[in-house]
Amino acid sequence: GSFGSHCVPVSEIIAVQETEVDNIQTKDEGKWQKMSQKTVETYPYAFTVFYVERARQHRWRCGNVTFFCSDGLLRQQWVQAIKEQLSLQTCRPKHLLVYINPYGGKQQGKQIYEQKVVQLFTLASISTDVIVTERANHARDHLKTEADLKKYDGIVCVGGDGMFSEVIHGLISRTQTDSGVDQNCAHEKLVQCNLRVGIIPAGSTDCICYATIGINDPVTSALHIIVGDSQALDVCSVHHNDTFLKYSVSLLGYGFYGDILADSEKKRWMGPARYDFSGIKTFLSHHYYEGTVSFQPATDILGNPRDKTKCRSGCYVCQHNGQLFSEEIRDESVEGGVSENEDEREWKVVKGKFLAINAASMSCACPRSPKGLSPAAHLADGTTDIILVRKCSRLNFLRHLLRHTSKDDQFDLTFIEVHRVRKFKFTPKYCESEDTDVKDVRKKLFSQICRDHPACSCTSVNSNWNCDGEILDHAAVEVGVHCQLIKLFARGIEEPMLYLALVLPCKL
Ligand SMILES: CCCCCCCCCCCCC/C=C/[C@@H](O)[C@H](COP(=O)(O)O)NC(=O)CCCCC
Ligand SMILES: Nc1ncnc2c1ncn2[C@@H]1O[C@H](COP(=O)(O)OP(=O)(O)O)[C@@H](O)[C@H]1O
Ligand SMILES: [Ca+2]
Repeated sequence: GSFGSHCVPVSEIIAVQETEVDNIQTKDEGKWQKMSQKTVETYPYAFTVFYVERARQHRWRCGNVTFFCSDGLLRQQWVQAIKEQLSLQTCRPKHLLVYINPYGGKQQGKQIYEQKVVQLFTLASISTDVIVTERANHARDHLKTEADLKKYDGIVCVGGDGMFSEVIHGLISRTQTDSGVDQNCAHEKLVQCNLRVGIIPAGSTDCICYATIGINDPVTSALHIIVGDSQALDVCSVHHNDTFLKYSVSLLGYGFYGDILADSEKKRWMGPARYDFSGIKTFLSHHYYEGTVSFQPATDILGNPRDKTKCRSGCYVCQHNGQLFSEEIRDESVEGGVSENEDEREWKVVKGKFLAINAASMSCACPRSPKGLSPAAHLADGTTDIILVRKCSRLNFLRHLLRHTSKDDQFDLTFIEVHRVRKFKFTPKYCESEDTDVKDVRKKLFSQICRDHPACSCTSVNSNWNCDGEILDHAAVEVGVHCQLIKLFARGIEEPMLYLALVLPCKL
């Protein structure tokens, strides 16, 4: 057989198992062969170590290496020693609650989980309670009221951003209810959730998985869960007149992305391709929306949306700003605290006609745009990046969109503004009235605007918000970032390993 050296940190060992030597095949000069009878007789005791192997583009695979011993006791000692080391890895989950969305993406959630994840969890001795959802909001409601969360070391969702959204809504609501915090109060500090959430990607965009791990690959995600990774994540809360609407961790988009979503929901049968179809249609319709965006720029922190450096595993900017944020909260709760009160900070106001208003709380990298909507956004710095796309020609808007897929800076255009903020508000020009149903208001406003512009063919004066792929039914919103409210089984995107080969001059 072939021999080689393997160096694997204990934190990346998945499991160790005793192995039957008779069944082992070794690779020799590229061909798989049974071990020779002589080797089997000399080394009859073997054990296999399964470990994380890094492949291209942030992909992880389960590699294995088998060791042979001549002595049964020696093998037992090795296996025992490795198992002991593994039991010291206390961050690893032992029991998980799994929700599968059989309906998202290409409707392959169940198959993906069964064919790619189950055997890895079994190998790593992780036990699971699995729930295949039967309707939208099944997972959210189960987590909110029923699930016995004390039993679990984490939650796993198999699906897209919408499924992840359901899970965190259930988890955050449950945590606030248990601590007596009212989610309807926009200014209340929310209580952090302890259970980590893992995402097995099986949706249409899978941006939350892609932007926190570096790829949307079920095996890679399963391995990050097994080794017990942890990545804090900011969560935006969205309110409308002191009523809680939703949480968002990736994109809150009004105008372009809101319209794509509303159109694409009618074409779910197309699977993930619905976004391309609705994308082209929305691009061609070229609607703009009028309103006012007000925001509090985050000026006291490290980082800027135009930075060349990005949020990566162990990000210093997130650590620094996260620390700053928790100190400010502490100061404000002390009477006569030193820091200026949040609401006294300066608000900026931008009024205009917008093709899109996007708030990206993370880069929003996904297979369609590997650098994302805001390439320098941070996962856990307590801010969101507001990107304002003012009314411009179709050609200019296309230039902006195309730059999401190239090296060019999508913000370096005259009709684009980008701001890093902690809070923002949007007020549409044509206001929604409170006591009427939203649809009535739309009808009323439609007739009003069409009286003003008889030639216009618009379907509505207001767009809707795309909140991590779910539609919000109000245009006027108030948004605040909750720094590091939840944790994922992820570690942020890893920098490529840098190997320095030092060639020293030597005399033999
Ligand atoms: C002409 C070339 C244009 C290329 C432009 C590409 C720009 C793409 C940026 C995509 C940002 C996506 C932000 C992610 C949002 C998701 O949370 C959401 C829901 O995901 P899921 O539940 O997994 O389906 N996805 C979307 O809203 C789809 C946006 C579609 C963009 C074409
Ligand atoms: N069993 C189910 N039947 C129908 N809808 C479901 C079910 N389980 C979850 N959902 C909903 O499916 C929608 C899409 O799920 P998601 O995971 O985001 O997939 P996609 O990426 O394709 O949009 C979400 O709104 C979610 O709430
Ligand atoms: Ca952020």
